[in-house]
Amino acid sequence: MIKPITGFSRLTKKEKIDWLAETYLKDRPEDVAVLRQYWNEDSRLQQLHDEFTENTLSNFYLPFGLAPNFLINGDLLAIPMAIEESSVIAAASKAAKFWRTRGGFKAEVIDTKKIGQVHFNFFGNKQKLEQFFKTTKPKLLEAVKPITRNMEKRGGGVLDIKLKDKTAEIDNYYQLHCEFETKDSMGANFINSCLEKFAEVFQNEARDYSDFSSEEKDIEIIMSILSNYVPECLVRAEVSCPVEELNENKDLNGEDFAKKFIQAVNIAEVEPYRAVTHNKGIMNGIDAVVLATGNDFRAVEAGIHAYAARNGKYSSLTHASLENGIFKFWIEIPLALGTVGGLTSLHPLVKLALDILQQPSAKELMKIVAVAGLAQNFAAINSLTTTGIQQGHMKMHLMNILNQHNATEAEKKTLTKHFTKHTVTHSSAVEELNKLRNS
Ligand SMILES: CC(C)(COP(=O)([O-])OP(=O)([O-])OC[C@H]1O[C@@H](n2cnc3c(N)ncnc32)[C@H](O)[C@@H]1OP(=O)([O-])[O-])[C@@H](O)C(=O)NCCC(=O)NCCSC(=O)C[C@@](C)(O)CC(=O)[O-]
Ligand SMILES: NC(=O)C1=CN([C@@H]2O[C@H](COP(=O)(O)OP(=O)(O)OC[C@H]3O[C@@H](n4cnc5c(N)ncnc54)[C@H](O)[C@@H]3O)[C@@H](O)[C@H]2O)C=CC1
Repeated sequence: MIKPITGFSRLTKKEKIDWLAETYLKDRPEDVAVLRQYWNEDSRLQQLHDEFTENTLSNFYLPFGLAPNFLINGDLLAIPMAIEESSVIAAASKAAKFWRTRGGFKAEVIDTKKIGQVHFNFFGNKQKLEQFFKTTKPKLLEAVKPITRNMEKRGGGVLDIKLKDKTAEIDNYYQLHCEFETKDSMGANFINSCLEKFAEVFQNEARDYSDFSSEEKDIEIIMSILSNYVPECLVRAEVSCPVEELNENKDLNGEDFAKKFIQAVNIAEVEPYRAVTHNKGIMNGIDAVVLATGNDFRAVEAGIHAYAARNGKYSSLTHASLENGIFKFWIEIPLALGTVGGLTSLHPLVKLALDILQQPSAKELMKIVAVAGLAQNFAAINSLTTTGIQQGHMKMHLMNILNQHNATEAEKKTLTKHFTKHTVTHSSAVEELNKLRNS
């Protein structure tokens, strides 16, 4: 029977691996060998990775690829992407190539406001709380000066604090709803530090506030935390061209292509089952760049999906139109990203990704990420409404199937050639491989 372990975190890496081998991987020395196989031979680099998080045993690789030819606001960029899924980087590259000769992508940051909240209970008279908040607000702002001084020098800091009455939803529940500008950082640590200070000062000031009864003096802080819902940290990216320039499909003229494409987007706008898959395709592009640039993809995912449901129904993040002969396709998403802080100056591949992107500011990175999402969605809908998704996707996935069956380099070469003229399915790939081996 397996026994629980105390103090696992205090074991050395070797001791942790030995415990794992002994407890869960008995008779599987090959699994333990894999852990070691993925260590970096540069021990300092390995230690850096070990220390990113806790209880590290090994590294988990993802491919790091490049999608070239992205013309964004007149600049030609190559976008680094970290992703395991086949056909994503090819699709982004194909969309970039297509739009480069049709004016490229236009992107703009609409706003960069971030939000954090102190959630608390107040047991008493609401008007008295409002008056207390009014007199205390300057003290709150003053108290965080040591935290905000440098951010203010960069043009950021605390933008506002509002008192919000949430008692209609939970008895006695209020918030300090705080707005921040965090410039080139994602801002989670900065915001959380400010919020915890606000909470402390707010609670202490209440204890000394003479107009409060003893019950009112006892404000109960529930928690202080940033919000990953950032509908006012918003970026928009767009492509457009005369409809006759949508001319890469031999079976469909530009106008018919546009109409079918727009209907596919409209379906994702009204039908949640389709919207989720449609947006998953968008996230293929977004997550890949967010990861490659060392940003927090969980925060980005949570914020974007909440935005997709902001009108009470989960819907498409992209939209398309055809007006006066002009086809337009655009995305609007919230993105809290950093090009400083977090892993950005620590992980060598993240530093490299930011160098490839010409060391963007956070605002520039917002535009690049939104463009990657839009490009991905363009490629997916282009395939879905013409050839179907499987043709291109399976063409790229072929290598994974052949690798699963230990194909040699010579077999891969022969079969790649064969499948330029035939449709790839898992079974057809295996069948052809067996045929080749038995010939
Ligand atoms: C896969 C393609 C691009 C093939 O498309 P294709 O027309 O066969 O490609 P091509 O061989 O004619 O090449 C055209 C360009 O595509 C790119 N390209 C082409 N091949 C490669 C490659 N091997 N490596 C890198 N780039 C590649 C590259 O830019 C190339 O230009 P070139 O380099 O020759 O100047 C196309 O079919 C496509 O865009 N498909 C969509 C794939 C996709 O969306 N994949 C995501 C996974 S499926 C999913 O998760 C989401 C989904 C689909 O469910 C979302 C939704 O439902 O909305
Ligand atoms: N709910 C969430 O999303 C949470 C996320 N996190 C994590 O927090 C990290 C991000 O937090 P940050 O505060 O961004 O990182 P951070 O604290 O590592 O670095 C940001 C700091 O860099 C400094 N800085 C230097 N140059 C700057 C510039 N030009 N603009 C802005 N700041 C500059 C500032 O002191 C700023 O506070 C991520 O790793 C994220 O995963 C942490 C807690 C909660």
